[in-house]
Amino acid sequence: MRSPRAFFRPLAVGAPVPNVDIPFKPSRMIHFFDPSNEKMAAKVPDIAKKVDILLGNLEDAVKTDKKEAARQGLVDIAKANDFGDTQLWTRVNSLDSPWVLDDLITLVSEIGDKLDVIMVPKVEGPQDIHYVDRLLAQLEARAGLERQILVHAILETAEGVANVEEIAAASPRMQGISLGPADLAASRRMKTARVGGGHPGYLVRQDPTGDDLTEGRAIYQQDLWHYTIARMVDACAMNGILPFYGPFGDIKDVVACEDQFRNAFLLGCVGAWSLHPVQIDIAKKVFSPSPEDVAHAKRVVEAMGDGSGAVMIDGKMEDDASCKQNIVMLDLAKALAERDPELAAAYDL
Ligand SMILES: CC(C)(COP(=O)(O)OP(=O)(O)OC[C@H]1O[C@@H](n2cnc3c(N)ncnc32)[C@H](O)[C@@H]1OP(=O)(O)O)[C@@H](O)C(=O)NCCC(=O)NCCSC(=O)C[C@H](O)C(=O)O
Ligand SMILES: [Mg+2]
Repeated sequence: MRSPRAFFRPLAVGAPVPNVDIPFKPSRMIHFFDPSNEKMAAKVPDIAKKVDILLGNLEDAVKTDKKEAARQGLVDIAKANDFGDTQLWTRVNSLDSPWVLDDLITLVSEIGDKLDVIMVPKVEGPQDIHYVDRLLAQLEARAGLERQILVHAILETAEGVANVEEIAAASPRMQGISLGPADLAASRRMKTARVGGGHPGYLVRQDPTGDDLTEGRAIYQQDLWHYTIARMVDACAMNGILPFYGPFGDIKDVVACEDQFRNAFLLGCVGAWSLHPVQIDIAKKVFSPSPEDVAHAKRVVEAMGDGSGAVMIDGKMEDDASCKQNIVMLDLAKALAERDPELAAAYDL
């Protein structure tokens, strides 16, 4: 670990100075596209207007013989477009792959001024972040960048989960962490072959009411990802960085996708990945607080004044702690409303 005094020093001469705080920007969906896929790439300028984050994916889901084309495709798209407020991210190949070095060198040199965040897959511990951190500092210095590119880790190995707190604290460059349920399931040897979401076999069953063990017993499906998401959220919150749910692979099951996203939202995540255009609006809906919750939050915060004491609102006790919960809701609503006039009107902010 670096000493507290050295933590915010640039890691290369001439590299940008790290931010002390990670700026919160609307981040309800990280929209994945394959820059080597011409049909998808053609949709990017329009999709950029609808999403908070656009991510050019270079890793899994890009065919091996398209890796270079995907990298170059992202460079071309970034150079040809101004995405305005929409953040531009990339997911580079894993650190043990033959492509990642060229991914980082090319992207930082060619479009470093346009890239907000680099997502690093299969992060196993702080050593992976330290490697990327130093290399990015050198590349930023060489490219003459004035703003630091941030790093986002995917939590998708058992070792990564065991080290999540150290990963979150590894560098001032850390912007956030996403759950990668597919690789994580494989790494843990879980017996689900789904990309995120629940499994009908992971359940608890109501006690029997008589001698018949098979009749009349309700079953309740459980959440396979609860433990990992909760742990990831704590690691992120204690380090001032942002937690995200990752992919939901059953594209046609828009109902279960919404449920999975909402579980993550309620637990503290700020957004999720959208793999297909149909998931963009789901994420937008789920990760924007409802107008009713915002109206309630305003009432509580106004009634609580300086936050001390206790009041009754609609039969419920509100105090300092519940006031803080409502401030979280209100702050998110304000940040989203600044970017989204429809939400600003719905929230009356
Ligand atoms: C999942 C898909 C392969 C589906 O694509 P397709 O079969 O083409 O679907 P549709 O026919 O319904 O598509 C309709 C049109 O929309 C375009 N499209 C599809 N997806 C996107 C997109 N993400 N961005 C932009 N445009 C998109 C299609 O080209 C169609 O266009 P047209 O024919 O002109 O009407 C596909 O959606 C896809 O590949 N999505 C991304 C997958 C991906 O990125 N996977 C990696 C992330 S998940 C992961 O890595 C696991 C994680 O790491 C973990 O471990 O958990
Ligand atoms: Mg993965």
